Amino acid sequence: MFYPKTPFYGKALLLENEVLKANSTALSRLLPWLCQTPRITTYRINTLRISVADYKAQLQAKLRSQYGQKAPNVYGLDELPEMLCIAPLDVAAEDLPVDDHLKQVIVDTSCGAALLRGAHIFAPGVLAMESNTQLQELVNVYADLPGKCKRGTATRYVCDEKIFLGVGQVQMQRHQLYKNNEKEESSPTGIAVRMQRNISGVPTLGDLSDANGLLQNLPSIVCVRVLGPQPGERILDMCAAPGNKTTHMAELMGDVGTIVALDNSANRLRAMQSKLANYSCIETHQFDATKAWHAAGNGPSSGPPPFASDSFDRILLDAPCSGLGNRPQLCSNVKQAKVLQSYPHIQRNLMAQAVPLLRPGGILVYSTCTITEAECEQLVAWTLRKFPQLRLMDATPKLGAPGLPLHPELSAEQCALLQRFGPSAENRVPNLDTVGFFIAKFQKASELR
Ligand SMILES: C[S@@+](CC[C@H](N)C(=O)[O-])C[C@H]1O[C@@H](n2cnc3c(N)ncnc32)[C@H](O)[C@@H]1O
Repeated sequence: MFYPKTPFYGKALLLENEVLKANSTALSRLLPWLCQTPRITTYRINTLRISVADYKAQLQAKLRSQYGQKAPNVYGLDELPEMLCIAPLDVAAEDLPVDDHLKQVIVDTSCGAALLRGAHIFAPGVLAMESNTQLQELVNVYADLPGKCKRGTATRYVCDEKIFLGVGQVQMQRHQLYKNNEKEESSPTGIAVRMQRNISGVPTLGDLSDANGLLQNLPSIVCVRVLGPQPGERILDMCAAPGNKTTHMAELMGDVGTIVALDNSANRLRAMQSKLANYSCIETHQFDATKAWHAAGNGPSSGPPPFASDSFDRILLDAPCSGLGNRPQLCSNVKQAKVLQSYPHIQRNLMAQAVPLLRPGGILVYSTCTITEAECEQLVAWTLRKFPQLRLMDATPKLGAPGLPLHPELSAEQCALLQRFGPSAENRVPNLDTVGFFIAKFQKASELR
């Protein structure tokens, strides 16, 4: 069975060299790890609406109705009381027999990645379905790694590099999938294939997110805990959409205080509005956060952006980044080295706005969902050099690994304060099979020395 060993299909040498430049160690372990699926599913529970125990009971009931006696375990971690983990199914991926008599459905690699994390297949992700495939028929599902399968293909797609992902049951036929497909407004939506099992062993529950619970990666939950928002504070979320960390902050604050959520993408900001409907402490602004500081402003400001110096008790800079920590990456969206090189520039610009906006004594958290040293440890070293009023704090709760060594720019003690989520064995909590992520916590000096 074919499975990728690097996320950089077709561009491997070029991009691996670029990542290597900015990642002195561990590339050989890192690349295959990025292609593999995190096998644990995590939900963050909105404890303003439901108790974790009640949510757990609901999850267990769903799992039991789908898997009976074989339902996987649901459990929590002491460090993150608002989170529940769903263990993988007890079947090793290689035990899954491939029945070649079944018809085939081909999906694109992003749809394939979601499927491996427990999603069903939605209509837009289906590239090919063999003709005569009937409703409720079982099909083998493959991802098209080379990206050469033409949308709407009705014959069997012959390709050595398609990846077998699992078996599903058809919910939409070809004529429903491809009818009027040229017209945006009539593009089909909804579940096209309901997955029954996948090679990752992640339960195929689909996304159960609602106002009570959110499907969210573990490091993102840790990130807001590291920020530590308190009721009554004024907090800036510089790059907020789709608002997953924003709502977590609001919950930890008991919905008391103010969270100013900025994002420069009108579409992404619009899309998150329904998620914010149940919270009163969040205000949103479509705004370029690289212009959020009004240098001539007088006194901390509480109006719309730009803001005067010292306006916020805490700031989250969850920066736009290369996203290379996402797993599984069957085929990375990053196709050019110059794209990778572009991120530190915007990250520095955002950091340069965050520092003056933070009040003396305030807390700033910088995070990315990537693994390159340039966007993580090197960005921290630059920040400390450029802004001596900041000091690095211990990014607790610490579940991931320390930062990578960056001699002589960061001392071993400083690296130990950082938090980097990487291949499982390195994380502080064993068997933490999650996405790649980076967190640094700073405090601004109360008075300039
Ligand atoms: C990593 S995502 C944020 C995820 C979000 N914090 C969450 O947890 O749901 C980065 C966001 O930064 C936004 N962004 C990029 N450049 C920006 C800028 N100059 N000002 C404000 N937002 C920006 C993007 O639109 C994107 O929504």
